[in-house]
Amino acid sequence: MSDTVRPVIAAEAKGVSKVYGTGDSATTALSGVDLRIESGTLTAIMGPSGSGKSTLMHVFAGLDNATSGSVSIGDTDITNLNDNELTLLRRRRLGFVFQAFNLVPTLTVLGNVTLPFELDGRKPSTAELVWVRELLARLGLGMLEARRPHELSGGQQQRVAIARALAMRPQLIFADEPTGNLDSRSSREVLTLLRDLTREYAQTVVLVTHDPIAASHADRIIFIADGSIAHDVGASDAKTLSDIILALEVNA
Ligand SMILES: Nc1ncnc2c1ncn2[C@@H]1O[C@H](COP(=O)(O)OP(=O)(O)OP(=O)(O)O)[C@@H](O)[C@H]1O
Repeated sequence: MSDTVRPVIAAEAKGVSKVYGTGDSATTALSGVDLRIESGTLTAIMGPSGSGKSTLMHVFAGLDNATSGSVSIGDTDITNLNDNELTLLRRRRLGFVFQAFNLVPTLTVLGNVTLPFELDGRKPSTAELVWVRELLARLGLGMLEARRPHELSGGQQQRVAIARALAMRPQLIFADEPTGNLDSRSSREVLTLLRDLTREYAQTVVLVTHDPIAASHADRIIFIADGSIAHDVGASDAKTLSDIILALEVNA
């Protein structure tokens, strides 16, 4: 990815608020959130249930509009983009990794990883295929590219999902509870991998998680409580993060 010039700030929210519904049924999910995500970092977002983590991720990914404030991905202010523009932005500049892997069962590993190109209406170029194969090798999937998802372990399936998220060299990857379905060894492998990708390819990753052990792999941990940033801390051990989250849950 060294040939891609990346802005220093991968994403930024300025004064973002999100209110669902109106009148008596209005719920304020986010309230004046200011957040800059620096390129090449792994940032974890933690917080009690209902605190606004998913809403923040959805607003950053253009899946949901902010009620007020602005959101940028790299140099692009996405606040006023239309649906087509947002779809293209998501497809070409963002990557997603979910708890449920979301692989296509009928496609091989290679077919799944090159799917983003197909969805973009084209075949990968020779250079892009070289990159995809480099990724598969780097993620320990080189020998498995002809297999289908059901022939892989959970950890291997999640690595395929990560390779797919990286295939288009996105500006930002959102990982939503990516280790929720994995045992502790596979979880550690996946989290170490995500962190290593930030180092090796200057990849930016935003990890939404309830798990202090997962968040302990991050360079920075943002705690959301009641729709606002309650704490913003540097790399910390799981015990420290667990204590912060417990204190927030007691007050939630
Ligand atoms: N589509 C919606 N319509 C109405 N209210 C919503 C909607 N989505 C979320 N909310 C509300 O907004 C608040 C924040 O929800 P959000 O899903 O962002 O929290 P979260 O931190 O991701 O929670 P969890 O950890 O349980 O997934 C909650 O009060 C929730 O009930």
